[in-house]
Amino acid sequence: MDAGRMPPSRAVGNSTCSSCLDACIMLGPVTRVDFKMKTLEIDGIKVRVQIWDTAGQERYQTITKQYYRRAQGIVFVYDITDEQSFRHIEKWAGDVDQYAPGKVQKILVGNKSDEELGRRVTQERGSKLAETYEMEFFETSASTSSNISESFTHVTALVLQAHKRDVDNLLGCLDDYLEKVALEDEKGSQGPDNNTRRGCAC
Ligand SMILES: Nc1nc2c(ncn2[C@@H]2O[C@H](COP(=O)(O)OP(=O)(O)OP(=O)(O)O)[C@@H](O)[C@H]2O)c(=O)[nH]1
Repeated sequence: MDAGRMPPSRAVGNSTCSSCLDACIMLGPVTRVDFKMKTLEIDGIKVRVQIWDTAGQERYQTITKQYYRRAQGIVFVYDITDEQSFRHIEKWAGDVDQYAPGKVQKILVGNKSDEELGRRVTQERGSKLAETYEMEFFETSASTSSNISESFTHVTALVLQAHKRDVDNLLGCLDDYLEKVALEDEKGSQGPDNNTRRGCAC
């Protein structure tokens, strides 16, 4: 990543296509958003994930923001050999707070962990920043594949958990509602105005 460029963020969402494929979506003449689909296995469940690799450059920010709105998970990526890319994470995180859905799941990734000699950002600083924004922190290397699968699996698991909580809440509400209706029915069938309420059976 060139100095002065902002780090990319990866937006993760569920998909409906079963195959893994690589594609490159052209958005107008000046910007590109890489798009990949991946199938991950989490707790024995196969999850198909869409990964939108948005451009890191500041000039593409307007486009990037549009992707936040539909994201279920976001991976903030900086380059451990590039101080500026690390500093820009705060700006990206602020944008996400503003534009992404409230329950979007986020992780922070310091990439190029294979480049120890060129390191400019310590693990401690990465970890501290992640803590500030209540994110999990990973150091990865796209070159050696270190922690790549772990970090994506983690953010996907967080998305699944968040959705499971929603479903559980809905089921809880439905249970409460059915219980209430059953109680009212029971009361109704015992009360004096039973016939009025339910109509005459003869
Ligand atoms: N050593 C090392 N090089 C890497 C790693 N990941 C990416 N690179 C190199 O860094 C350069 C930039 O990689 P890109 O994937 O284009 O970076 P990017 O930040 O996604 O670029 P934009 O999306 O255009 O902002 C390329 O030369 C990659 O080969 C890594 O983990 N280790």
